[in-house]
Amino acid sequence: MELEIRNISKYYKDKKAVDQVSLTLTPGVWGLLGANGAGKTSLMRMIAGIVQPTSGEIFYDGLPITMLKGKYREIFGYLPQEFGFYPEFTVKSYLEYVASLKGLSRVESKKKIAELLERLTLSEVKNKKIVKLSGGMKRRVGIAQALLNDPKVLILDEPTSGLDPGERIRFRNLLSEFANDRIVLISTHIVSDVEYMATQNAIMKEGHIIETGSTEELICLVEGKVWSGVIPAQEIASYEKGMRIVNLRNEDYGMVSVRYLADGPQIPDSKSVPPKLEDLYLWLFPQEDCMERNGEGGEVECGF
Ligand SMILES: Nc1ncnc2c1ncn2[C@@H]1O[C@H](COP(=O)(O)OP(=O)(O)OP(=O)(O)O)[C@@H](O)[C@H]1O
Repeated sequence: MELEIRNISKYYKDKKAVDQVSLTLTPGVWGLLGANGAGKTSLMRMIAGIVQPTSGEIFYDGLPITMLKGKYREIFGYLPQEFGFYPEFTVKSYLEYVASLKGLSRVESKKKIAELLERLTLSEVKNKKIVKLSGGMKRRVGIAQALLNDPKVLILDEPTSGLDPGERIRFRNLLSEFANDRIVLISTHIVSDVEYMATQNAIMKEGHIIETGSTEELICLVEGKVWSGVIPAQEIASYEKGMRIVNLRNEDYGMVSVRYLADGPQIPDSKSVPPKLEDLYLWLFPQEDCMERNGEGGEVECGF
């Protein structure tokens, strides 16, 4: 199974949102990273067949998706950034409605909805109106509707936004299991999600794919450029010029532990540390403010 994006571009009047992108997606989880306005949503909407490319074509197993029409919808699941629903829908009635749109029989629909309510821990709120749910729960309903037809290709635009840490972990596990023999493309503004989930990544900048590869391959690009050192808190400003700070953590006695990016050590006695995907992201997008302060292992929300 293969989804080939061949040289596609999308212009909105004279704005180039996606510029001659080529990418071949194979089974597994693909992370799509990029700054605000990089063109991720436009690319995903073209792959989902919702908007037409200005030029270029997308092929599913060698056939243009425009030729597959309804058949493509059967193999496809899509969670948009904002998913729409009628305010009167309860969780269950909404899933039943989407299941009927996707052509599931009554028996299939009942079985699948029960399974997804359970897996996405929505059983308790199945009779509640979606409009009354928290942001995280609404997101889970969105994920459930995208999975209803057991799609071969699943496109999720920022699926983890609004999920709390526990929900995020459950979602990652669900997806890793699901992606076994399917293509899953995820855009997220939480770099650590992609780092854990994605088998491959594509990094997008100003309408172009600038890097692709596994997380291990990509982080090699910043090998030897990530450092850790400890300085007095009041000296941070004097070091900021020669390096890009990834993370600051307060230590005892007014000291601060600094994780930073630089071609060589800037702080005396710095240690070279293994790179992570968020380091590469900061390296490629130095204007993004991804800095995580106070504490290790927290989420780094990059606003992209
Ligand atoms: N319908 C539209 N009309 C005009 N310009 C658009 C339209 N949709 C997107 N754009 C522009 O195209 C560019 C790419 O937008 P897109 O939403 O695809 O990026 P993105 O990477 O998904 O960003 P974000 O993470 O902020 O959603 C942006 O400059 C955006 O302003």
